[in-house]
Amino acid sequence: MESQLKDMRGDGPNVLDKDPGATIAGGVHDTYGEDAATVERIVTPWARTVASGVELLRDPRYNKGLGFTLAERDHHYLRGLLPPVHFSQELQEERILEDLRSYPDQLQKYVALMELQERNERLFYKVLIDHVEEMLPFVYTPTVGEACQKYGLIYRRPRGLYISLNEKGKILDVLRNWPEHNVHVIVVTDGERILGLGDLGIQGMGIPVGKLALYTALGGLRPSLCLPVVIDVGTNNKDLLNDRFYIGLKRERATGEEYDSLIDEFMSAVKQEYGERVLVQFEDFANQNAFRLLAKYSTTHLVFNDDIQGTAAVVLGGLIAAVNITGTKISDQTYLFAGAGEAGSGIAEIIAMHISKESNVELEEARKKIWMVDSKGLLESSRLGSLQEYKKRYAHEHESCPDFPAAVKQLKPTVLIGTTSKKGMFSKEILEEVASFTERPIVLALSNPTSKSECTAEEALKYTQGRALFASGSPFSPVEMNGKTFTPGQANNAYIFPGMGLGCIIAGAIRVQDEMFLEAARALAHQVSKEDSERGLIYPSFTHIRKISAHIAAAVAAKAYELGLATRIPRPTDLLSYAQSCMYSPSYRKYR
Ligand SMILES: NC(=O)C1=CN([C@@H]2O[C@H](COP(=O)(O)OP(=O)(O)OC[C@H]3O[C@@H](n4cnc5c(N)ncnc54)[C@H](OP(=O)(O)O)[C@@H]3O)[C@@H](O)[C@H]2O)C=CC1
Ligand SMILES: CC(=O)C(=O)O
Ligand SMILES: [Mg+2]
Repeated sequence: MESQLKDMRGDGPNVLDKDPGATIAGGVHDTYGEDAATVERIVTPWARTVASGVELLRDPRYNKGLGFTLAERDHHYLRGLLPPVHFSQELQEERILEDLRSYPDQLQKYVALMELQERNERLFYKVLIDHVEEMLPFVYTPTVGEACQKYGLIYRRPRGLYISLNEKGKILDVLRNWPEHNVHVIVVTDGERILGLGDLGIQGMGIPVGKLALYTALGGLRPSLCLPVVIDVGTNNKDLLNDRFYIGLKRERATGEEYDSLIDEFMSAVKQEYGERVLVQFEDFANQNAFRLLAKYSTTHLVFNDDIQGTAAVVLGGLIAAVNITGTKISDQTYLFAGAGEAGSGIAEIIAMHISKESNVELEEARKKIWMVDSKGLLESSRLGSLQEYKKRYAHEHESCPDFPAAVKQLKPTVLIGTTSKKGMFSKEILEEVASFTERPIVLALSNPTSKSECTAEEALKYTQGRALFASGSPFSPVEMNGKTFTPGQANNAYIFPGMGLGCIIAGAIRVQDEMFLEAARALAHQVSKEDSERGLIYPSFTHIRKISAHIAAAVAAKAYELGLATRIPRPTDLLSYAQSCMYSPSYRKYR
């Protein structure tokens, strides 16, 4: 028992290591697939060796750099390969921070952090975990957006798996080239809608890499359990096609059967190689594929779409916290969305689900509180014939209305939600208008990166005389207003997906259902403290993200058990402590 607890604390091998993985008859563990191999079935030969000397210094999982003690240097043939001093991990961390802070440019910080991840994984995660608020903008939005745009140029070492059309028919073998065989979470993109920056083809790889770093730092999943994947089906981005440093396939995007069959092969291979309980997070697909793929695989795989569902949960969590501040109800608000794509539709639907449960009304009825504008104007019934399926539910009876400013005038919303990737969409006039008929307008400018935000924090506060409850997808610096400092919140799915992933894993969930996102949203809202509310904040600080993720994980896992989707039996009695005990610690391990 003690040793089990020790393992769970992270002093020994992590409990998630003990996942049975693939088993063959009789329950024999066949983690690497060799026993199940037949003459026909190809396996990758691999060997686990004890690293020492230079090899140890070059292995980011085990390297401690100057953190190797003198005894460790003796035992592992490192004498003379390092300068003579020994630094504690804390001193190494301070050195890294000082170095990072000296770079004037955000992209330089990104590159330096990625290099640290390649060199000394534990130190990288220690820096990220201990300084999450400061580091998040570099490993994640907005800097990751710039990194993706320049990925070909800043490319140093490959990270994650690149699966292109060239790998058609061989994807299972490609998965077996990956050095880890115990994979629990995959974040996959095809690079077609990278943040609000459009089609970046294979360079979208920065997103799965960044999101999975957050799975570890924010959600406590061990790095080796995480696999970033980019599916390269070409790109329609002319600049990239003409760029001699572009690292992907130089062809137009595959569509139709060619596209679908590659994705299908990937999804089958993933299940075959890692089993039923590997979580696949779809990220930054363009909406014509995102909705389809989610519908197609959600009944056969453990999948979710972060842009549709993760974003929905983070917004609902913020809205619950916002109405707690205003003393109103979610169902009291009138919602107007600028943008009716993946993020917009996902958010609208979870709000409607919440209202339906809260007010005990039919979903149809609940949807009527929500109005959406797309690039062609207000969704309303005269457009039903030409709308995509996911928009039809919000095409209510109303006269036609050409654009967002006109819709604001006609509908008098109390909540504005922006998912257009269009800077300036929440203009001075619109913010003033909303502030004229609502005491505390809720303004969520969700588009990423910062350059695409519908408005800035300063604009939202200035044009509403400091009354707006504001949050944005990418972070904004604090704003001074009437002698007070307001630190804007970040409405980003990074609050949700790490806890969602951890919750699925600790429960051994086999499917993700919308109710799990509803629970995640409520758990997030619960983490907003009284002090946060008093300061007009609708999200808790990212500084507490590991605690937040543990609460989300426990809520998600509890729902998975309730829905009969959990396979880890018996159910841990205290899911919260169990979630916390499973979290990866970046502290160095002592070597013999
Ligand atoms: N903060 C967060 O956690 C998240 C933020 N996002 C951000 O949200 C943004 C959108 O993502 P996503 O929903 O996936 O993208 P989509 O492409 O699916 O949706 C964009 C929507 O904006 C609409 N639109 C474009 N121009 C206008 C306009 N002038 N007026 C009104 N509507 C307009 C589009 O209309 P039409 O349908 O007619 O083309 C479409 O409905 C991105 O910037 C992304 O980074 C996404 C996920 C999470
Ligand atoms: C945050 C995120 O997932 C996006 O902007 O796409
Ligand atoms: Mg995304």
